[in-house]
Amino acid sequence: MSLPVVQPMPAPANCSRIFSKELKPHDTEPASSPASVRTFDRSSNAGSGDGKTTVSPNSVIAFEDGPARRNDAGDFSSEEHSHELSNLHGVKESSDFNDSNWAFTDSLLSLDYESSRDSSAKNADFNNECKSVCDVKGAPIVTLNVNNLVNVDGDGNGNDNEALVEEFPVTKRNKGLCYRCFKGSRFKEKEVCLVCSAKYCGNCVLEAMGSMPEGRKCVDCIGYPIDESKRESLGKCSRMLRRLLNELEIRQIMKAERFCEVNQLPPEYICVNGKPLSFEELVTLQNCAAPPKKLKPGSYWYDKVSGLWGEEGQKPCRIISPHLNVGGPIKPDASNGNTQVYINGREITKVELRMLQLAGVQCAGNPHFWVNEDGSYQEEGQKNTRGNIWGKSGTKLVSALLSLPVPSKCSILCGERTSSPVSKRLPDYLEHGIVQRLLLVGYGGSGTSTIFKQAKILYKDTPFSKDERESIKLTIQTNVYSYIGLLLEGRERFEEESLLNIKKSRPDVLDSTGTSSNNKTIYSIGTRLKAFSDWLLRTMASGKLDAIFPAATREYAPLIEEMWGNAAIQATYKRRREIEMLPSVASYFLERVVEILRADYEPSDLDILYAEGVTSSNGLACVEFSFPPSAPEETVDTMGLHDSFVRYQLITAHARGIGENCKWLEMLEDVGMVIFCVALNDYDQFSTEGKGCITNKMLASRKIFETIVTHPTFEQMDFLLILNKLDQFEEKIKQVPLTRCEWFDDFHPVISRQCSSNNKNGSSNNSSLAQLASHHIAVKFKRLYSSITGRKLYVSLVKGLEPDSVDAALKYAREILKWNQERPNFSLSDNSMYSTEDSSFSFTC
Ligand SMILES: Nc1nc2c(ncn2[C@@H]2O[C@H](COP(=O)(O)OP(=O)(O)OP(=O)(O)O)[C@@H](O)[C@H]2O)c(=O)[nH]1
Ligand SMILES: [Ca+2]
Repeated sequence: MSLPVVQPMPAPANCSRIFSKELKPHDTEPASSPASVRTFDRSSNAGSGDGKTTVSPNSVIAFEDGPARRNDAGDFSSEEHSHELSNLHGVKESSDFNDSNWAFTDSLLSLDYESSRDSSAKNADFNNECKSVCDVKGAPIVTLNVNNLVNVDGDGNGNDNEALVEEFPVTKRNKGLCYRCFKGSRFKEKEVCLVCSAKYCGNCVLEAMGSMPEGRKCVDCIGYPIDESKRESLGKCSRMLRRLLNELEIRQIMKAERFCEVNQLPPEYICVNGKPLSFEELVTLQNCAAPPKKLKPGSYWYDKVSGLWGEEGQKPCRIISPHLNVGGPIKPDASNGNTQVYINGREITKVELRMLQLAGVQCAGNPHFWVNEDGSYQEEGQKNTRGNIWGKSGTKLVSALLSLPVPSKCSILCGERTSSPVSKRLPDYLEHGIVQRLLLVGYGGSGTSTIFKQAKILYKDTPFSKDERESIKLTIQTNVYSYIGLLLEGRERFEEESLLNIKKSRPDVLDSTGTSSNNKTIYSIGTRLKAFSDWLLRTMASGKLDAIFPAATREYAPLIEEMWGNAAIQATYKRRREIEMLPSVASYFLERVVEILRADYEPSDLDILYAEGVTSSNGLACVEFSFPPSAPEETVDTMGLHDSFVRYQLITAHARGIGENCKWLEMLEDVGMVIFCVALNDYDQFSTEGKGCITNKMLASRKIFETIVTHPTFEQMDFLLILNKLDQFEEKIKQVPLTRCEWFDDFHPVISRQCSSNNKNGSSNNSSLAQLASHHIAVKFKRLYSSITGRKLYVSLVKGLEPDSVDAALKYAREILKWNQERPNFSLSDNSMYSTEDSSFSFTC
């Protein structure tokens, strides 16, 4: 283990940075660096991605370097060079540095930086001045012009030193090469400097970025403000770093990245009502009970009376805490409205006017309203409150669907009336107070409606209103008639088949197995039932079933009762699996057909759950709920206590329109997560889509998944994939190989043979096959998702008809949302279940 060591890379204070890139054999003396502590064990090939990293006891970043050494001229001997290249990418530049320690002097660096007032200019100057590496005497000695390298998209104005430019031509950079070793390609994973956007490959990143005392910045960018376009990625660790560093290190780096002073949003970057904020104002804004979400530099308007908040010239996007002492007074044209209707002195936008009208607010005569934080409003100059915008039950939903903000408990109740910053930060999801929206979509028949209904039954005291129940009852009764129709159709077919069989096999012999002299089989029915059957089938064929039923329900009820008791119908029912169109839920209802078709029938929650076509099939449906407080033993942390505060909106939309028309998708830009539902047992199912071409349903599902994942509205959103109908899948996989779907033709469950030899028990063998197969499907979707987005797909296996299973999946969704918001504040190791790759999904069944 006596290998030479490269060290140290001290973090510079302010602008003064002293680089010591000298290679020293086994230097163990503590460096002056305040930065975090690491030893990279190069012999374990840390750079290639699977190396282990350890935390060393002293404040030194040490690279164990292998036998390669520079000669005094600062160059490798040819022999060593080749060795070096094969072992240690990225160290080569060190050979270009002068052997002696080299340093930036304070004066050299701070010259232009300090005198420049504009901060972007600061950056540019910094890039120009600070990065041309000079020796102490001021003469350029290094051939690496970092400035030029980092300025890929910038002005390229870094030609302080022509020689340097030549060395690293633009073309190379444009090819997506690593900025340090000039290897790799655009497609190779790279880590990006938060300040200058320089990109480094896995072999170079740790050397280029050193100990990262301010997060992911090149060593010479430390001390400089980040590129604001990268603010969202602060504290979000990349896969590359996760591979290179251990969790403790990642935790420290990400924490530093998010909280170190220089990375904080400069207050003057936020303009509210035309006035740049002061530091105190920004603190007030960020620490109020309901602050604006993911605040980015920009100009905003803020209506202090109602708490409405939006980007300048745009409709409101949020309701934040009212009465905050930030920014200037609101301007009439703040949101660029042209409706001649005013709220608190701001001319509102068209979409807001529409919302007001839907909320029943009289808007004739260009009124000027005064709207309070609780939604109560009056006309300007009048004393009486005219009503409350949020008073009507549907207003919030309308608002949500129009992508307008709705008030949260937080924004109303905890509204800060003073300007004093709240000292304690609430967790993000509470801060933002407003409901968390979950969009639930999936291919037809994947079980989205079932999950939606389960959510209602699980979390609502009265899942369905009286009116809803009444209309659901009619739906169920109509459904039952259509099941009967399908059954009768099947009966006809079975009758014909058996008659044909009889004719073929024993043309003139009658026997006792159900045939008789007058062409009767066990599937034959009497004339009365036959007439009814013919009529029902005709009605169904003409598509008028909905129109006639359920009005005719009562009239036909006695006939149905007779029919259900008929032996031919029962014989048909026994062969129901052969009637393809008949859904499996049909038996749940058919076996209670008499009860269900009674006038006084009242559907139970379970009936409603099983019923098809209950949620509106052409629009959006929405349920708002909060998770009930968990049992005491589950509330390990205080977060559990807050859970019952947080409101969730599960919005479901029919997937039918997704392919052709994504308009409504755009309305859902502020959902927090997309839950995509796939029926596992679709793998051998086919549907005739559009022009009669036959598609595998799993592939059709995948297509819609891709459409949604790539839709701009959902670019940054997390996705939870629900692999539904696990119960049916477990049964089917015993009979039908997964390879029936071409996407899974690489599924070769070799292990299942081991399983079967290990446990002779047939059922456990099957469940493990189902597990392997569902895992395979999950991984396929994960790979697809990460190839599109570069991010991780969360997966949950679900049995939609089982409440506990759906409950677990929705709680998983909640955890993901929470985790994303709290990620920077909590240790990664505490949440390591989220950080694994393919293997991370919950079995919620
Ligand atoms: N066995 C089983 N059946 C399920 C499960 N989830 C849903 N179903 C049934 O599958 C059928 C389709 O479910 P829906 O919830 O209507 O699916 P959907 O995605 O709304 O389908 P469309 O209305 O056609 O778009 C219904 O009959 C459900 O009862 C499940 O986990 N297991
Ligand atoms: Ca449905």
